[in-house]
Amino acid sequence: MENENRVIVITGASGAGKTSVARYLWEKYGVPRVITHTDREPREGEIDGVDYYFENLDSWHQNHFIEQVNYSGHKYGSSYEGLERAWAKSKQSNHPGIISLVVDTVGAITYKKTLKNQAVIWFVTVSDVAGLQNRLIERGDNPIHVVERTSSADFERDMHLPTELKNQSTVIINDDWQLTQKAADHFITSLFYK
Ligand SMILES: Nc1ncnc2c1ncn2[C@@H]1O[C@H](COP(=O)(O)OP(=O)(O)OP(=O)(O)O)[C@@H](O)[C@H]1O
Ligand SMILES: Nc1nc2c(ncn2[C@@H]2O[C@H](COP(=O)(O)O)[C@@H](O)[C@H]2O)c(=O)[nH]1
Repeated sequence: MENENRVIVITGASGAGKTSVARYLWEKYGVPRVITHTDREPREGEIDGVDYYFENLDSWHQNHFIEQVNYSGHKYGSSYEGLERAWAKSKQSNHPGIISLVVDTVGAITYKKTLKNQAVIWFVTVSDVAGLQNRLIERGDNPIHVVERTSSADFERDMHLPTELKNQSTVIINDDWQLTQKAADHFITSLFYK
C-alpha cells in the first residue's frame, strides 16, 4: 500500500517567503517543519534548534544527512534525525502524517527523486526582485549581503522552477501575503481531505 505520509517541500529563491509559508502551516494547521542544519552564523533573533541547528565542523559530522548543499559559501543539510523529530511532532498534531521542509531547488529535486509522491513540492516565488531585496533588508539582513546574494548564481537558479519539477509542483506567487495565505489554505486543505 502507498505510504500516505507527505513532506511539503517548500522551495524557491532566498527571500521569496518559504519560511513564512512554513511558519503559517505550523501556526494555523500544526504542520511541523523539519529543522535543517547549517554552518553559517545565526542572524539576529535566530535560535539554535528553532530556526536551524547551527553547527561547527565537528558537530556537522555527527548528523546523518539525506542531502546537503553549499549555498552562498555555506553548508546546509537536512538530516534523518531532523525528519524523525518532525514526524514525532506530527503524531501529536490534528493532521498527523504531514510535515514541511524548506530547502533550495537542488534539495527539492533530491527530495522529489527520493520520496516520489510522498514529496509535495511548493515553489514560492515573487514577481519583483527589488521588492524581495527590500524584504530581506527589513528582515535584518546586511544590505551588502543582500545585493551579493541576489546577484548570485544560486539565487538566479532558484528564481526559476527547475525542469525536473515542472508539472509536479504547486506554484505560489508571494506578492501579497493575504493571497499567499489563501493559496496555502487551499493547497493544504486538498492534502488533508484527499
Ligand atoms: N508577502 C509578503 N509581503 C511582505 N513581506 C513578506 C511576504 N512574505 C514574506 N515576507 C517577509 O520577507 C522576509 C523573507 O521571507 P522568508 O524569511 O520567509 O523568506 P525565505 O524564502 O525563507 O528566505 P531564506 O531562504 O533566505 O531563509 C521575511 O522578513 C518575511 O516576513
Ligand atoms: N538543500 C537545502 N537547502 C537548504 C537547507 N536548509 C536551508 N536551505 C536553503 O538554503 C538557502 C539559504 O538559507 P538562509 O537561511 O541562509 O537564507 C535557502 O534557500 C534555504 O531554503 C537544507 O537543509 N538543504
